Amino acid sequence: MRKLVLAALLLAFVVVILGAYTRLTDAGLGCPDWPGCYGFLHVPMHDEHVELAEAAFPERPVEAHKAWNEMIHRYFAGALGLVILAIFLISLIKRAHHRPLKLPFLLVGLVTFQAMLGMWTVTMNLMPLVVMGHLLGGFTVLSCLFLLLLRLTPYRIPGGDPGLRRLAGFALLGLLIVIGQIALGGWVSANYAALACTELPVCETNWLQRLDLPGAYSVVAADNYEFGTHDYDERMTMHIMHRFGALLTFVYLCWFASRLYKAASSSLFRKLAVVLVLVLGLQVALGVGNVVFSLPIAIAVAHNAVGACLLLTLVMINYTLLRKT
Ligand code: HEM
Repeated sequence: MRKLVLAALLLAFVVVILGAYTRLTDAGLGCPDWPGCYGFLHVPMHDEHVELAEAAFPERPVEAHKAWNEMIHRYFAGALGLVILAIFLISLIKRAHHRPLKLPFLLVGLVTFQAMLGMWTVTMNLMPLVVMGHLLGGFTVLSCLFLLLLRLTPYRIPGGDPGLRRLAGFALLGLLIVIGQIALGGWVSANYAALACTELPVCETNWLQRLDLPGAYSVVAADNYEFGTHDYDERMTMHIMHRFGALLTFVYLCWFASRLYKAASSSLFRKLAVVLVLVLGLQVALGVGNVVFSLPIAIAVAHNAVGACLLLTLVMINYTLLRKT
C-alpha cells in the first residue's frame, strides 16, 4: 500500500507539472471541449479528422502542439484518478488493518472535484478563479497524498521532542501563509500578470499611485479570459502583492526555521528546518528569475514545482510536530 501511495504521489507531482506547463504554454484551450479533444479521444492529426474538428469548432483551429500538451495532462490526470480510486478501494477492503480510510475517501472526493475544475477551466474559457482553483486543487491532492504517505510510514521522532509542541501553532501559521502566497501566485499566473512588473525590487516608477487592490481582486465577467481581461494597473497590483507576500513568507519562514532548529533535540527537525530554508531560498530565486529573464518556460515551471515542494515541506513539519510516536 505504501508503494502505491508513493507512486500516486509521484504521479500527482507529474500531473501538477504538466498542468503548469499547459497553463504556461497558453495551451489551456488547446482542446476546446472536455473530456475529449475536438470530439476525439486523442488529438486530431489526420487531415480528415482535422477537417471534422475545425468544422465543429470553427473559432478554434487545431494547434496540434497545444492540444497535445492539454491531452497528455488529461491522460496523466485520468491515470491518477484511477490510482487514487484503487487506494481507496484497497483501504476499504483492508479496513481491519488500522489503515487510514478517511483520507483516501477525501482524496477520491478531491480528485473528482479537481476533474470538474479541469472541465470548467475549458468550458468557462480560462476564467481566472477556476484556473487558480484548479491549481490550488492540484496542490491539495498532492498534499493529502503526501500526508497519507507519512501516516503509512513508520518513522519515530527520537525522544518524542515534546518541547517542540509549542511551535505547532507557528508551524500552522507558516502553512497558511504559504497557501496564501501560492494563491497570490496562481492569481498572477491565471491573469497573465507575470510581466506586468519588470523592475526590481518593486515595480516601475509610479507604482504606488497606480495600485488598485479592489480592481486586481475583482471577478470580471467575460466570454473568454485567454490572455487576461484586467487592465495594466490591476495586473501590476496583482504582481506587487505577490512580491510583498513573498517578502512576508520569506521573513516569517526564516524566523520559524531558526526557532525550530534551535529548539529541536532531534536531528529530524534540524534537517527539516534546513530543508525549509533551502527550498524557500530556491523558490524566491526562481521567482526573481521569472522577472529578470522575462518568464522563460523552464523557470516558470520550476517555480511552480518548487512552490509545491515548499508546501509539502510545511505539511511534513506540521504533521511531524503533532505526531505522537
Ligand atoms: C516565497 C515564496 C513564493 C511562492 C510560494 C510562490 C509561488 C508561486 C506560485 C504557486 C505561482 C503560480 C505558478 C503557476 O501558475 O504555475 C507563482 C507565480 C509567479 N511568481 Fe511566485 N512565489 C514565491 C515568490 C516569488 C517571488 C519572490 C517572485 C518575484 C520577485 C515571484 C514571481 C512570480 C511570478 C512573476 C509569477 C507568475 C508566473 C507565471 O505567470 O507563470 N514569486 N508563484
